[in-house]
Amino acid sequence: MPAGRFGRDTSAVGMTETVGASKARRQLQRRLAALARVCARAGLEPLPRSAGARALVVLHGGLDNRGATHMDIDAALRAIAPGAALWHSTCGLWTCARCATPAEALAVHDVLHALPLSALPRHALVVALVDDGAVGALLARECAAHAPVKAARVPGLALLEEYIDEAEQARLVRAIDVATDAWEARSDGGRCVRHYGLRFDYATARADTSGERPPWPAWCAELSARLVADGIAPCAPDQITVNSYRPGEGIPWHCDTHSAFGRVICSLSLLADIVMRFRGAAEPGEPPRAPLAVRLPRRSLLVLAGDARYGWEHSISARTADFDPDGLPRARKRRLSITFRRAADGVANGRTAPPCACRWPQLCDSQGAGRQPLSAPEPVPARCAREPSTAAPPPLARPADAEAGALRMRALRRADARALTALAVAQRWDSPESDVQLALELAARDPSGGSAGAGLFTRTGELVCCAILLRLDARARPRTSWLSSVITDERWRRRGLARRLVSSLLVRAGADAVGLFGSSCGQPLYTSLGFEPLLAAGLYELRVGAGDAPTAPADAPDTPLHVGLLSAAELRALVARETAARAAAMVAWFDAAPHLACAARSSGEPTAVPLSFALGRHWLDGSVFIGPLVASPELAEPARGAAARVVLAATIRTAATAPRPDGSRTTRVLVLALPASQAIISALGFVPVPGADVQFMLRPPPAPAGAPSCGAQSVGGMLAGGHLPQGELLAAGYDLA
Ligand SMILES: O=C(O)CCC(=O)C(=O)O
Ligand SMILES: [Fe+2]
Repeated sequence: MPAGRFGRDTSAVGMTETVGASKARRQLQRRLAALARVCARAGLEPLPRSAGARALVVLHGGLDNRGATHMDIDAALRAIAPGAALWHSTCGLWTCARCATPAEALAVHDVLHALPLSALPRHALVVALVDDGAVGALLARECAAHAPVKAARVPGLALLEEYIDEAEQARLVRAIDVATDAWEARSDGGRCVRHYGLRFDYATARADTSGERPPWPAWCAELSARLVADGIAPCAPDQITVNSYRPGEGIPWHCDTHSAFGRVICSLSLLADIVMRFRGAAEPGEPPRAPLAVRLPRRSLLVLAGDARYGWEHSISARTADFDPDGLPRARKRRLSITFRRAADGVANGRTAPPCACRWPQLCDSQGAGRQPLSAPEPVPARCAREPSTAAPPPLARPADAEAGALRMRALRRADARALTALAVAQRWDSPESDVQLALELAARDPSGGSAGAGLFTRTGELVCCAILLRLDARARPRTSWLSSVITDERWRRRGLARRLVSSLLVRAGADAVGLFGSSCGQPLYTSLGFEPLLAAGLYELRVGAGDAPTAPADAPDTPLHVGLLSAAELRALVARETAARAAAMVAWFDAAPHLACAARSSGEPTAVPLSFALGRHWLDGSVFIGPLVASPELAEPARGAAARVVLAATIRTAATAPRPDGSRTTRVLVLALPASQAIISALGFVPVPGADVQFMLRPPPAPAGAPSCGAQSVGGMLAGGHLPQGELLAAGYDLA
């Protein structure tokens, strides 16, 4: 099959504009050749655009090995072709899609071809249109070859199918569904949880043995007794967690805390099958082991003991379908699971267990392993950081200088999320709680290793000063980092602590340009460290309730704009067209937190490039923060302002009417407005938040010897000001945009 056919097609869809550099072009050529080989082996001939094909092959190259998942591919495909039948090859390298119409297949091809997924930045997808009949024959062959289900082997794992019958399941589901005790929504995977017996404390991933016990209904007592009578559990469980998952929800990788729970953990699956993934502990410095998938049928009991309990992690990916070993998708349905644990020996009345000496220190909390992701970003009670306090502030005891000398600096870890949040809240920090959690999470996830958080701790372990550096994109030139979450405890100010932390992070940033939003009190410090003020921005707020969200603005543009929500795949496609630094930052930012995204287009076609778009993020204090807000440079005034207003109003409406991830209502919308957008924002009823003015500041990268310095203005233009390839940025994201 001639490679030229791919070549002709790619130029026709304008891929060169996306990929750009010649190195990337060569890489893409190699990927095209690989796709040609895959097609040749599978007996598929790539067809020209005019052939009217409904089927496609997408080469993505070993998803799970490279950090992306089938869900990323599914999301990208389904955003464009919602009804497409998808089939993932068993080798995991490519996916077939059969679309409803040839037009849909062409749209998938044109949007996804040469598009780098955020999780596969160096491996742009390559797509070929192929014959529908040939795909059918291929699938029949592959399914026949992989018919026997391959059981994954995890030592210590047992799966007892049909542990309960249909009638018992129905009774349990009814007892759980009629109970009036509140469900707790989890931010780490989206499911809801309820606890019985001992309370499960997500901050420590342990049982709370000191506090009040939630109830212990009859079904808990009956099932616990049965596990002992059947010889499955050595002692009766005393901590039961019910997890309720809707399609699309999961549980992150974790190993149930070693020191807190006993040596057997069981989980009963109700209502629907699920695929649970297991991976053995990796040696320090090694990448995570490849996961094994185990289907847990409804009414089955999963029993984890030995290696499976202590030396393997498990997770359920947050997606809407699972794939059989033969690659066929099975849509998920609501599933309940009941996890049975027993507090470890010696754990009682607030006492913790003696240290454990297992063979898996990487997964063992008592041997220093970090907190498991189950307890990652923890919601804090809703509060507004700016709400004036009626109580008189307690007098501040200023610690002695000697104590300042004894402060210990160390890298921040996920396990510090609580302490970080507590510091931000106590200092009524400008940026509400979720920002510091998000920054910490993004730093922890950065595969380049260029991001880091640093903290100063007292001898008793109290965090008194913190700062987080995030590398926006290792490939951007100049390479750029963002400094966020610089907070100092009031009692410890004016001792140079922030300077110590920021200076050490700047050393780490090396030759990166570094941007930040500096509050008025922080500006002198940043100026002395080489940052230059570039642009003034103000925080604006609008109080909203479900009934009073703004309707379409009065001066709607002449041509009606179609406003709609952006899917995750569309969002990625959009940000992939942005400058590299911003694209990477925005994808990471919006992937890591619940968000809403609206776009306005001139036609109702979801694939039409938006004329304006706005992204909003839920903050934990009940606010939605909107930013960035971008309008196309192709529009002249007043159409440009109108497009921005339309999309902003739609985003506010969505924020005001749609329930938040925890089911509550948004009470306030915030925008960090750059000068260009202040008129638009005021016209929608926003008012400035007093005292919340910040400067966008930038420290240009140090110039190499003999070379002229790269001006702060030009780097700043790329990062936050002025014109971006996708449009003019009118309101910035607080942290990263
Ligand atoms: O949903 C499940 O089956 C597993 C839940 C789980 O791993 C846990 O609660 O620790
Ligand atoms: Fe678990």
